[in-house]
Amino acid sequence: MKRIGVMTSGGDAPGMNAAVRAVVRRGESLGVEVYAITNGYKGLVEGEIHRLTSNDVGGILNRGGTMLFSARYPEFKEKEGQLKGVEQLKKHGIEGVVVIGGDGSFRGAQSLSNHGFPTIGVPGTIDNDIAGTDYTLGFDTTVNTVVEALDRVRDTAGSHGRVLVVEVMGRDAGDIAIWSGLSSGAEAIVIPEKPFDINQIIKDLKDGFAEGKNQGLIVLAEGVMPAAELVRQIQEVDHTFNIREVVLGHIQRGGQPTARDRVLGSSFGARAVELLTEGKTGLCVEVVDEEIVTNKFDDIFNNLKHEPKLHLHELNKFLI
Ligand SMILES: Nc1ncnc2c1ncn2[C@@H]1O[C@H](COP(=O)(O)OP(=O)(O)OP(=O)(O)O)[C@@H](O)[C@H]1O
Ligand SMILES: O=P(O)(O)OC[C@H]1O[C@](O)(CO)[C@@H](O)[C@@H]1O
Ligand SMILES: [Mg+2]
Repeated sequence: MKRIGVMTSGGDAPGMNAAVRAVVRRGESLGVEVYAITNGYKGLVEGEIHRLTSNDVGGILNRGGTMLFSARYPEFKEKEGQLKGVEQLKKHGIEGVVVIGGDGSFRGAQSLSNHGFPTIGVPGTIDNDIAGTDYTLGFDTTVNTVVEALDRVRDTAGSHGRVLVVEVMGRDAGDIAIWSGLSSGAEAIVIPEKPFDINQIIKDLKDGFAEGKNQGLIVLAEGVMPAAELVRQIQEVDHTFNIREVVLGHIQRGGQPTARDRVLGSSFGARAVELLTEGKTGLCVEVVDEEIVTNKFDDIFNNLKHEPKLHLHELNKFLI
């Protein structure tokens, strides 16, 4: 394999640039030319493809976002869009592609693979919602950003005797909420994977105030309901709380990647190129117990299940 493409797709995630840099530099060391496909599958279909050299990826390791830009492009779910993508790749003499993105992006990569075009996936999403891997690229940075925000929120909540409901991202997964909630001593962590009892949350908050706490922090995963709705539900049962909601939003997705995400991005990117040069396709690089492993897209979609760390959610209840 002499020429490969690399793209980022779906929501950007801190560490994607580290992965792109590793694809380019490990590729060069293996004698492979690397081409950027910008703006995800939209750019692929529209032929936004250009050569990337070692120099082009200098100074990006420590930068958030993605230098290749990203897009959501539902048209790629249709066969017509996919075949246009394959056509563009052939036109540019590209023989394999590394797709850095989330589960949706992997569906796109799998479709290219099904059309006979070699693809390898790198799990790049803040949501940590991909089956088979302990962590996705960007999750660690996002959790650290959220924890910093929660520490700030606690300061102001404590100054006013308030309860604050903080909505965090994660789509249908509660991982960001679990990790950031445990790290900041949240009085409650509400996630999609576990039913919650509003009366228990209210009791815990009241007990906390009765024991001398001057604030209550509820970390709510966006996949459950909007923060304003949980505030409404709490007030419906007990209107005595001084309560506010905070939606952290896209601040969670930006910023410099942590060392962990830089290392993960570098390891994932390098391994992805190696796999293409070994003639592999339809696989995703993943990390299990600190080792880089691979899983088939098919298994990620059909056989493996993403397991949120529910024991950490349980643990938090003993610590509040
Ligand atoms: N079933 C599918 N078949 C082909 N392509 C798909 C499919 N689903 C998604 N894609 C492509 O992948 C892109 C990204 O998917 P999606 O918006 O779900 O984000 P993601 O990769 O899961 O990342 P994140 O969840 O972190 O935002 C879509 O805009 C579309 O171009
Ligand atoms: O940036 P957008 O397109 O609004 O998407 C937001 C979604 O993307 C993510 O940030 C990453 O998948 C989710 O946590 C969130 O639900
Ligand atoms: Mg996704």
